[in-house]
Amino acid sequence: MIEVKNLKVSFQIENQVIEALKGVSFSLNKGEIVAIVGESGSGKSVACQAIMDILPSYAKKEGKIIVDNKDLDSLSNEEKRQLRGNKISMVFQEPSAVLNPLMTIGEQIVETILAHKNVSKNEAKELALSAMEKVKIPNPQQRFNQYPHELSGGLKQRAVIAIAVVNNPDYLLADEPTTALDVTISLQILNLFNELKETLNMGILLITHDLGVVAQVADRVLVMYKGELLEEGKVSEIFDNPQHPYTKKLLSSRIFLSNSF
Ligand SMILES: Nc1ncnc2c1ncn2[C@@H]1O[C@H](COP(=O)(O)OP(=O)(O)OP(=O)(O)O)[C@@H](O)[C@H]1O
Repeated sequence: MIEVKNLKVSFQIENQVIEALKGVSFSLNKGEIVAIVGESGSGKSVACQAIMDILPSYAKKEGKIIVDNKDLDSLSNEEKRQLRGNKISMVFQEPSAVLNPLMTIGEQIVETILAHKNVSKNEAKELALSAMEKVKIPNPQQRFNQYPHELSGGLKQRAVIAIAVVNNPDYLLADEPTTALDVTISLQILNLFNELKETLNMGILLITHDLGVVAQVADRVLVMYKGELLEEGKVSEIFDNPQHPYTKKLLSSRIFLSNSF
C-alpha cells in the first residue's frame, strides 16, 4: 500500500512561493484504481512526482510517503532507484516524449529490464516479448524491431505501458495517459489498466481531468482543488452525492464528457 500523509510541496521561484500541495493525505492499495481529478494546476502531477521521488531539487517537501511500510525518506538513493521501476512505475500523457526515437521498441523495453534485473540479453528479450503480449501489442516479434515513429499513438502508449510494467511493479502511476489519444483508443487503454488491476493485482493511480475516464475504470476518486484534497470516496458515492460545491460543478459539466463514452 502507498500511504501519502500530510504531503506539502512548494516551489520557490525568485521571490514567489507556489504552494502546489497544501497537506494532502490519501492511500493506494494493490488491486484498485484510484483516480485523482481536478483542474489544471491543482497539484495532481506534483503528487505523483513526489511519490516517484522525481520532484525538482528546488522543490520543498514535507509530510510522509510510505510504500509497503517503508518511509521513502529513509531509503538510500539506490533503494529509491530500485523502487522506481521495480515497485512503482509511471506512465505519462505523451508517449513520444518518453520513447527514444533512435531505439527500437524492443531495445527500450530490454534496456529497462537490464537496468533492474540480472538476466542475460536473451532472457531480457523473452521478458520484453511477454510484456508486449501482456499489454496486447499485436505481432510482438515484428513490433519488437520497429522504431516509435512506425507505431500509431495507441500502440506507442502500449509500448510505454510495457516499459512501465515489464518489471512487474505493484503500483502504476498514470498521469493523463489517455489525453493524447482518440476516444476508441482511450477506451482500449483504460480496459488494459483494468486488466492489469484484475490479473496482476496492480494498484493504479490515474490522474485525469475527465470524469468519463473516472466513471469508466476507477474504484475510488480523489477530488483536488488548488493543492487541497476536497473529498474522496467510492466513485458511486462521489458521483451520486458530491459534498463540495467544486465537485458539484465538476459533475454538472459531466454530461458533455460522458457523451464521449
Ligand atoms: N517544476 C515546477 N516548478 C515550479 N512550479 C511547479 C512545478 N511543477 C508544478 N508547479 C506548480 O505547481 C502547481 C501544481 O501543478 P501540477 O502540475 O501538479 O498540476 P496538475 O493538477 O497536474 O495540472 P495539469 O492538469 O495541468 O497537469 C501549479 O501551480 C504548477 O504551476
